[in-house]
Amino acid sequence: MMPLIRIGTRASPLAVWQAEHVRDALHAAYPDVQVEIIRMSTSGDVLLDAPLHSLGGKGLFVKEIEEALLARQVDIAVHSMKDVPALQPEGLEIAAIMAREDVRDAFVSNTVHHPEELAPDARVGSSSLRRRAQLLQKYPQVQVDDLRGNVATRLRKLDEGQYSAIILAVAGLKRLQLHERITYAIPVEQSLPAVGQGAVGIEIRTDDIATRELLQPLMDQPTWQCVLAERSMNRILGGDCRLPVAALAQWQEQKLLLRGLVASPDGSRLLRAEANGTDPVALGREVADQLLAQGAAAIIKEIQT
Ligand SMILES: NCc1[nH]cc(CCC(=O)O)c1CC(=O)O
Repeated sequence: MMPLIRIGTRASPLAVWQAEHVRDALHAAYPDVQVEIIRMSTSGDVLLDAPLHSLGGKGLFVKEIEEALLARQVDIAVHSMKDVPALQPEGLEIAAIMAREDVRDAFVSNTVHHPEELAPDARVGSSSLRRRAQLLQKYPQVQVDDLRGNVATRLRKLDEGQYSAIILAVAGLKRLQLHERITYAIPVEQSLPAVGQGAVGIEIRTDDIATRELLQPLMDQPTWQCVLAERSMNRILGGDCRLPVAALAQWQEQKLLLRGLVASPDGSRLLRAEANGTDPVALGREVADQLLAQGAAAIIKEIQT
């Protein structure tokens, strides 16, 4: 007899797509498994007006789902790894990460083809300090304004003419079949993605050995090692998604290349480091140490205070 697996997820269309992706993969691995998707709203979904980085506490988009997991109301929680804080609460862990989607950020506009065509005072919508800093570093003349809401809401605000362009993740647009909205996929050299961007992770209770075992067919080892390297770097920097910290690990032949970045929100200071190796945790530490040696701690402290 296969157990019933209850999946906890945010209720946004992107989150539900991800939960259904996990459900479909479970069905493919275990034709008899029963899966139920339980949608929940999180404080990140409710507090839509405040800029994300100003809201206290990490893990705004995962907290309520983690509480449901700890309370045994659900068996697994499905998250965008980008939204998952560097450390899990006591008793929970990420048990599997699925194969990664396109990691890049997308420039989306109805009026220009490329960021370099933006008029001097053009408004670009993004609430991510990481995206803002990297855009401003190259195009200091533009104005980056806050933009919250789920993917459809952000696109609507663009279409209403509130912004000349907005920046979203390519992964989210592809998953929602909105890839035709991507004006320009920004190369990672120009917009280094968020830690974990494009990867879907599955969280369980640490003591739930049966579910951890059950999830193994969904695990993509190469992605797991990449995200582990990125998260190890981020953990040392004390980073969470509110900080202008970026990281991307990619396999090159038999080695991982990890690139990291810490920026001031206005893009005036932008620190970069990279290293390659085979041990994800050691690599994360190496790149974090390089960034700290360049003064990353001072930039991070300025933002946190
Ligand atoms: N913070 C919201 C969020 N979390 C994950 C994604 C995109 C999908 C992904 O990175 O896996 C998005 C939307 C966006 O940044 O455009």
